[in-house]
Amino acid sequence: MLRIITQQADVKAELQRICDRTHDEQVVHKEATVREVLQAVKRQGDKAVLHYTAEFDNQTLKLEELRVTGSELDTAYQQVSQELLQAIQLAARQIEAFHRQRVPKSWVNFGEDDVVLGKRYTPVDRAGIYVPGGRAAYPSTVLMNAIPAKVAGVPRVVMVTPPGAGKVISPAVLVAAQETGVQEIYRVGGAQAIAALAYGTETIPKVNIITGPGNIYVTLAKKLVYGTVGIDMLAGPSEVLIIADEFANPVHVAADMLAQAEHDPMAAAILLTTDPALAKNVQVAVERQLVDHPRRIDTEKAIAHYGLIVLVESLEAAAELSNEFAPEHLELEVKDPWAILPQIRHAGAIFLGYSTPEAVGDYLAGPNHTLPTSGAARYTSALSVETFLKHSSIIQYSPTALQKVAGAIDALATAEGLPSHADSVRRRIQQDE
Ligand SMILES: NC(=O)c1ccc[n+]([C@@H]2O[C@H](COP(=O)([O-])OP(=O)(O)OC[C@H]3O[C@@H](n4cnc5c(N)ncnc54)[C@H](O)[C@@H]3O)[C@@H](O)[C@H]2O)c1
Ligand SMILES: N[C@H](CO)Cc1c[nH]c[nH+]1
Ligand SMILES: [Zn+2]
Repeated sequence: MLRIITQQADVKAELQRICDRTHDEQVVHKEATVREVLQAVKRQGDKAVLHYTAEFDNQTLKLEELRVTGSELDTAYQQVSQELLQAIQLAARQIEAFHRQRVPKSWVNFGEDDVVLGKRYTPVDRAGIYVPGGRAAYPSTVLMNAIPAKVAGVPRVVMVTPPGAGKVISPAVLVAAQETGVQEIYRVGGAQAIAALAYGTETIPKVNIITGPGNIYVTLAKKLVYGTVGIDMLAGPSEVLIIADEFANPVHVAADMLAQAEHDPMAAAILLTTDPALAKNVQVAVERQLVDHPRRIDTEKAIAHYGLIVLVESLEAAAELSNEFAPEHLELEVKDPWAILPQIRHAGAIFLGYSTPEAVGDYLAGPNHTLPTSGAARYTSALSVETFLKHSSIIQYSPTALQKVAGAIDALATAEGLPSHADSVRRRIQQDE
């Protein structure tokens, strides 16, 4: 049963517990498993990949089955309906249009004394995108990761996704990959997939950056390989926090909470409301909608452990609690969402008004659905074209410009006790005199 608590109770501690669910003591044993997998794949490459795929995904693959073949890719198109293909294409167009807005451009400024300063953007050489596939298939995640990589101009995009029953990968996932130009796909998931992309194996190439969401094992693995390889962010088990007033529809609010809870037993769904009647009605609606839910067991677990309704004194108080939680998704189901928006400081994506269910963002509104979880929205943002770009600073000085700053550099270098720094400038000045 979804709990209702009042703001007087220890709300902050309870919200903190939910927020920290992927980095608290309970995940220590999972982290030990992940470390073991990372070490084994680093040392033994493909052999360890196949071993852990058998252990965690229950699929015994031959080495030659790791990479998805051209004929599987072709067949996938025959296995998806026309309606689904059109939906994938619509989503792809809208996601691409959104991600093409304001792509960072290289620039240089020509200043006084022929000083040139600027930034030059270049894509990573190789990106590895993780597409989850444990409890559900995610063609939408293929689009959300591959399209920004394509817009950034990444020359080689490699995709990994777990093999499902019978070693099969969802045809919709394979179609989405091809619609975005991704052809290099490996049948591997979990920590072993992240390890393969980070260290490289005989079959799977080492990449420069790993992006994409995943469950607790994937998220811990990404955290641990960071440094060996770049990562987008910690995009773990899904979350929604809803701020609702007395005019919100309880059946809709309940459906939106379940839409995140159904992703994972570690997903979180929180409602902050000023209205006691809405709180009670949402609690009842959640119970009703769970009765025939095809993913009832896992969804109930998420609701029981990480679901919560909080009765708050005001919408301002709700905004403050939401800022502390920094949710992946924030829904403002209130009469005037634009009035509260200025108070919101930390959230991965914000959905405004009664007719904007979070699912529109998951699939096709355009903004990215790969978003920071477990409080990471306090310091980072949605996956974007920038994720796949880095910039190099551009600096050019003329002899006159160098002459003018030589004294200042000398003073700073001397203060830092680094004489060769000062010397490298002084020698050029003297040469010019
Ligand atoms: N934050 C975001 O942007 C975002 C977006 C989409 C999905 N998600 C999240 O992605 C996740 C998808 O999870 P999923 O499980 O469906 O797929 P997944 O691909 O992330 O995880 C499946 C893999 O986990 C590994 N695994 C499972 N049990 C294990 C165990 N006991 N020990 C070691 N490894 C194990 C297996 O190797 C398997 O391949 C959900 O948590 C969902 O909420 C997040
Ligand atoms: N809600 C997920 C992000 O947490 C994204 C997703 C994909 N498909 C359905 N939902
Ligand atoms: Zn979702």
